[in-house]
Amino acid sequence: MKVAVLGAAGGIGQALSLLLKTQLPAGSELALYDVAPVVPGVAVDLSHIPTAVDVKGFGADDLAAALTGCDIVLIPAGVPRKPGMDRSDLFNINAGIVKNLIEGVADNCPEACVGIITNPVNTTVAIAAETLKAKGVYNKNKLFGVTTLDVIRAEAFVAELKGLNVAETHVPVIGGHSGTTILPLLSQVEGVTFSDEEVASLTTRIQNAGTEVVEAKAGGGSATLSMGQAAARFCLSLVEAMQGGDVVEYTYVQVDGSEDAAFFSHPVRLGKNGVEEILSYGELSAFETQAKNDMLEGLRGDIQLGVDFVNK
Ligand SMILES: NC(=O)c1ccc[n+]([C@@H]2O[C@H](COP(=O)([O-])OP(=O)(O)OC[C@H]3O[C@@H](n4cnc5c(N)ncnc54)[C@H](O)[C@@H]3O)[C@@H](O)[C@H]2O)c1
Ligand SMILES: O=C(O)C[C@H](O)C(=O)O
Repeated sequence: MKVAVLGAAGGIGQALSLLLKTQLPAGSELALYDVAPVVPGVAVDLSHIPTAVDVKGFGADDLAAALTGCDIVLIPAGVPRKPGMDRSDLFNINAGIVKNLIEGVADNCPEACVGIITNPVNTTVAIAAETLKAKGVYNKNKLFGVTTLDVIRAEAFVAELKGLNVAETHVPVIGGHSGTTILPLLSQVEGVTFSDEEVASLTTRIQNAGTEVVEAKAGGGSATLSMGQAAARFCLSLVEAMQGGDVVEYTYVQVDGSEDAAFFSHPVRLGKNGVEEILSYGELSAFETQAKNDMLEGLRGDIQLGVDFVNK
């Protein structure tokens, strides 16, 4: 198994690479790519951890070498938010970064599963899809927007509020990855009930959790450590599925024939070739139905922005 992290010298990239160095199966290769000159040092640093995962660093001119032979590519390259910004404010810089890196994927490892972390995810996943289509190598089953952070946050906040064992707390989160497009399905959390006030305040907290971190970091960036954990969970689930395991994760994928949007986070059964089956997100409460209907137009607009960026 070869996994590449593009943007590996950044806040997410370093946390994620550490977790993968210690948790990927023995015999795996980890390729760390970044335009920042520190990236070979990050790889040397990690290589001193005694696990059977081979780590190599790749600088700005070595994207092809980093990607050749990859099974999974994770992309946290790009700029993060500062207080007062929306994720959509990152579009101008990050859209081009994602497009360039995905062209590298198309040229060097078109069969790889790709997890997009770079914001605005609602849009950058569409950019990746259109870029792969333009290169003639798009496989909708192998492109994922990583929305696992919304899931782990929802699990943490619900368990904290209700005094639950967080290891056994599961909270579905569907939709996209910004503001009201993030839709936790609290009505489906097993073994617990919420008052209307709790549903409203928890939903808002989960939707604004990224901003909570951005403000707490006071100009020093956005979530990196929790995102590293979330991306590692997603990657390790994908690895398990590619090795024959039965794994379901919530992730932002292309959903054909959906009345929601062209890309939408669903529960997805992962398999050897990426998406094995997109599962239904089930029955929604009246509150969730209203919240979904209210956010669809915005999400569709975010997706169209990505489509237009590549096909302009
Ligand atoms: N999907 C999510 O849930 C989620 C969560 C947190 C952050 N993010 C997003 O992830 C991105 C990265 O966040 P961060 O905190 O790690 O930022 P960061 O600034 O700490 O790191 C970004 C890294 O990307 C590198 N980079 C820039 N352009 C590149 C290119 N063309 N090729 C390779 N590397 C390049 C930079 O050199 C830097 O090392 C941001 O867009 C942020 O909004 C997404
Ligand atoms: O909020 C951000 O800008 C980063 C990320 O999308 C998050 O949810 O933490």
